[in-house]
Amino acid sequence: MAPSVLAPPPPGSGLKPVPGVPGLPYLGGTLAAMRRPFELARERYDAYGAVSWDWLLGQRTVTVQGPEATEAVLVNRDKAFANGPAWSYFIGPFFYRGIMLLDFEEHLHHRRIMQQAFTRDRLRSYMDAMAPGIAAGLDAWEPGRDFRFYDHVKKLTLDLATDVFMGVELDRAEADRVNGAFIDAVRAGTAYVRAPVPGLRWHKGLKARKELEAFFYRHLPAKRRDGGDDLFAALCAAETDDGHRFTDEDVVNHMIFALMAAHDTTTITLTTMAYYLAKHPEWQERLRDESLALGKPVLEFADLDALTGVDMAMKEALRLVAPVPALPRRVVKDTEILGYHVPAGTTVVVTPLTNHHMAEWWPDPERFDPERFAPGRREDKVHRYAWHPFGGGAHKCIGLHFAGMQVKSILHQLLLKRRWSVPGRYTWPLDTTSLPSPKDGLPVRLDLLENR
Ligand code: HEM
Repeated sequence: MAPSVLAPPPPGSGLKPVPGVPGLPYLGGTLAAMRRPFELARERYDAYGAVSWDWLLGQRTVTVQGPEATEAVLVNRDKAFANGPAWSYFIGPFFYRGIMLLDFEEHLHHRRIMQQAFTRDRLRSYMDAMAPGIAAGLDAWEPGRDFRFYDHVKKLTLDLATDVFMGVELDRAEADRVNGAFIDAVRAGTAYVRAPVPGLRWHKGLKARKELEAFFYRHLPAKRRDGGDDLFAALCAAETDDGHRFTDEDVVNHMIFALMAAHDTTTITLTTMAYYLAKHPEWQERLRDESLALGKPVLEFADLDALTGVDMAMKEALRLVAPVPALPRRVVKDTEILGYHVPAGTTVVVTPLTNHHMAEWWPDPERFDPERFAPGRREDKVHRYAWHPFGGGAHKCIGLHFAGMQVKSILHQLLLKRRWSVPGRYTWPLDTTSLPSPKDGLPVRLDLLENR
């Protein structure tokens, strides 16, 4: 198909038009982007460079590639790129007024308050609170030959969320109901039929949102009154130095959003680590030795920096499979990216998943090589935005330290309790049509660890 430009730049502006191959209206490159994102990204970059356009999910979409273009969009100096209208298209009805969907002044206002729920002291108490749940969850992992790692870790992180995020005593039936509603709300974002047809995903998502709201509103008065070590209590209590606090409605919206933001992302990170540590048993042993050397069954806040191998392996997993594969933005006023004219109304997408595989910035990018993050090498330092699994700029993940804490706490206990492996020729079938996950649930052989 012939190349075409997105829009002619204003005369005399000196800007270039964004090139691309739009493909079929509405659909464009959507299917290819979902099914073979890495190959497509490479082809586009080779043909058009860092900034190109096509139709994606019914919208004229500019995809930016590489650290320079990524930085321009995420840093957003000109305030030309908005989150709300872009993300709302996918998850708006279910994650209504979550902080990631707010913009500019209003976003900053909420972010300042929310920051109070992620201070060092708060993080320390979340970490202490999650340790017993991790131990109980992992002890229930039965050794066997067809242990679906992804499915089990997803359940574990969801159960932990009930403890550490909500801090509400629930019987099993109620916990399952809340978790089920939450799963429906998340799934709805990837519905093909984007209308409330009873029985289909979108409809279930709307119903789930109502249930989650009712749940949090029911528990809110007690949280405000009694406080606690959980995120729910922290959001209720959060207050800036100049006295700004969240309303009840804000707390409920932010809780529902934070659950979503934390759950799949941490699950994917742990699953990717498990996959590569099974493929590279020498690394699994190295991390196990590190955990054994610590001499503690449970990781404590002060130990976080001690597990340097786990830290490098986590960074490498986040590089190889960025849990949030694409970050959409809506252009709210005419702007430019690296000298290309991008008119208001365009959708722009930053692509952590594929950027992290660009050979221009990452030597031997498909290789699992945690040492690339070792002090002597630090390949991520080649550019501030070469490695950006947590995004950047005003919306940079507020939970990134929380995520590190949770992933390391789980992995430390897991390394001490279990060993896992996959057959030498196994390659996981990674599904990239939504958030990345293994189509087969990552079947591993799970063994109890003999005492050493
Ligand atoms: C490895 C795990 C995680 C990854 C890879 C990740 C990734 C991201 C990314 C890429 C963004 C930016 C989205 C954008 O710019 O459009 C983001 C935002 C956010 N994340 Fe995370 N996240 C993780 C874990 C968590 C956890 C554990 C929490 C909560 C405890 C959390 C809470 C949030 C929130 C509230 C935002 C919105 C921030 C804002 O808009 O100001 N995330 N995350």
